[in-house]
Amino acid sequence: MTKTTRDILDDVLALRERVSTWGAATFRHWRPRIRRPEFAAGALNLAHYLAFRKHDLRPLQRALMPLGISSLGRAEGRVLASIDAVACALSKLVGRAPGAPLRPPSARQFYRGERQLGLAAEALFGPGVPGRHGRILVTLGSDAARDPGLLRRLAEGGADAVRINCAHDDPDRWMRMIEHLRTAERATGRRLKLLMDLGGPKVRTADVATPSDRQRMVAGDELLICRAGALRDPGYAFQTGCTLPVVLERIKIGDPVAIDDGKLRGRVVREEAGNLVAVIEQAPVKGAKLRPEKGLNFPGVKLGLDPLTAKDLADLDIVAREADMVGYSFVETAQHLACLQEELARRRSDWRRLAVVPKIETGGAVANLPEIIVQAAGCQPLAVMIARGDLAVEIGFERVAEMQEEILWLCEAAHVPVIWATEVLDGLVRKGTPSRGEMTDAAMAARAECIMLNKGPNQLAGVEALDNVLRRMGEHQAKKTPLLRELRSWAS
Ligand SMILES: Nc1ncnc2c1ncn2[C@@H]1O[C@H](COP(=O)(O)OP(=O)(O)OP(=O)(O)O)[C@@H](O)[C@H]1O
Ligand SMILES: CC(=O)C(=O)O
Repeated sequence: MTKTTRDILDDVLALRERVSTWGAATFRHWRPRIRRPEFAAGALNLAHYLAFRKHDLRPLQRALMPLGISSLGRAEGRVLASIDAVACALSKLVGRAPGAPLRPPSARQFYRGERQLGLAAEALFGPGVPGRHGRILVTLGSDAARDPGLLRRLAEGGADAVRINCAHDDPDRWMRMIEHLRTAERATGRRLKLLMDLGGPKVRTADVATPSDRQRMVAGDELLICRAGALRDPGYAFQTGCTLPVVLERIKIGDPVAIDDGKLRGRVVREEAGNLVAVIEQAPVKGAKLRPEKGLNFPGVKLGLDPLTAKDLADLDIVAREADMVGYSFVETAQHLACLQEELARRRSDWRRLAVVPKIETGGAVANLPEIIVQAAGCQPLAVMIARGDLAVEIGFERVAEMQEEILWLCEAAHVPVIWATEVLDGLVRKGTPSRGEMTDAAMAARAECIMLNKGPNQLAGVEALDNVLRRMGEHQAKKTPLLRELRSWAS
């Protein structure tokens, strides 16, 4: 039966009631953790958004569209204001007074979340460059410690911020990178924000052993995973140490294993003298090299690791002193975030001024994202990183596109900036030529406030291409909203 406009109005009013009541209850629960007044509106809107998305809204959306009224598809940053605007327009259509507490929102109220998100992005990543909305964050490789001019070239090419991944290199090199960063800032007159990423409890390959005549592993190969530095079993051609050997006690026969961002995938088939034997089930057609320092994931397995390793705690002494933003790898819960905050507080009385960047790279972190956001932004400036490298391995490559959308929506609701990370223009940065698909991915990345490039010999080309794509896409898209500038592509 087709609904009348009055029925649709009643549905919208019922939705408003649910969103406002449930949202208020969630917000009350969060309130004690919200110590930054500037996050209060974002937290309340996030609470409303969670209530808003508890139901299938598709029938209501389809009913609204033919009436020429917003179908609520871009309500992320302003949930109640969007519903109120729709309810007021419907009331006018049916000739009914909207009734308290309904008021059509002013343009200022309607766009308040958007303004707050813009201010948060500026505080985190700097003012940006004219004509481009998204910021560019570049991961520094070891060459940035050796080559004093590299940072200047990256800054001149359009980089807004840089990332030091504390999982690699060492404090001496990081300090040289930072020295070069400051020199580049003086030379260009631009302040470049610094993100330092704690390695976190990421399990990695340590030393590896491969046969002298074959480095690549293929499906069917067996891999011995043992304690770091314990490669000596002559019975296995392929062997790797494991940087966090405690996992060897926690993995069970049958558990999945993925190596080097999922290039090799297999399953643990037996245990031998405290070590694990895995069989590779999926590998690239030509195989994949077994290399040290690569990720060793056990997707979906609860490893129960401490959220901050001894190395993280040592690195944090430098990170808390030098960085503008602290990246937190493999964070999974609000409690993990609170642990990091305690450690920061031990090192700096003004730690709340430091920004924190939880890296969302496991299913657990996705599930707990609202609580992680509240714990983090309740105390300090926050950006959320969609760390697609590990996220894809942990939740499955097929779910990444959907999940990055959901993370973007949730963060927009909280007025929190997002960093779109990993494999952005990967072919261009590593090999010098982009694929068509990665250019489209870079264009999609324009919906995040900041886009990260990984290490590679052609980073400058990556920065320049990204700068170009982001400028173009900024004319067509703002977050979820298509922007209809005049089209110039066709002869008419
Ligand atoms: N100093 C290094 N030595 C060896 N491998 C490195 C080093 N630095 C980076 N890598 C590898 O280069 C690739 C890109 O590194 P980058 O820090 O940009 O990305 P990442 O995905 O955050 O790295 P990781 O997952 O290893 O922390 C990764 O595969 C990383 O393991
Ligand atoms: C950036 C990162 O750590 C990842 O994508 O996994």
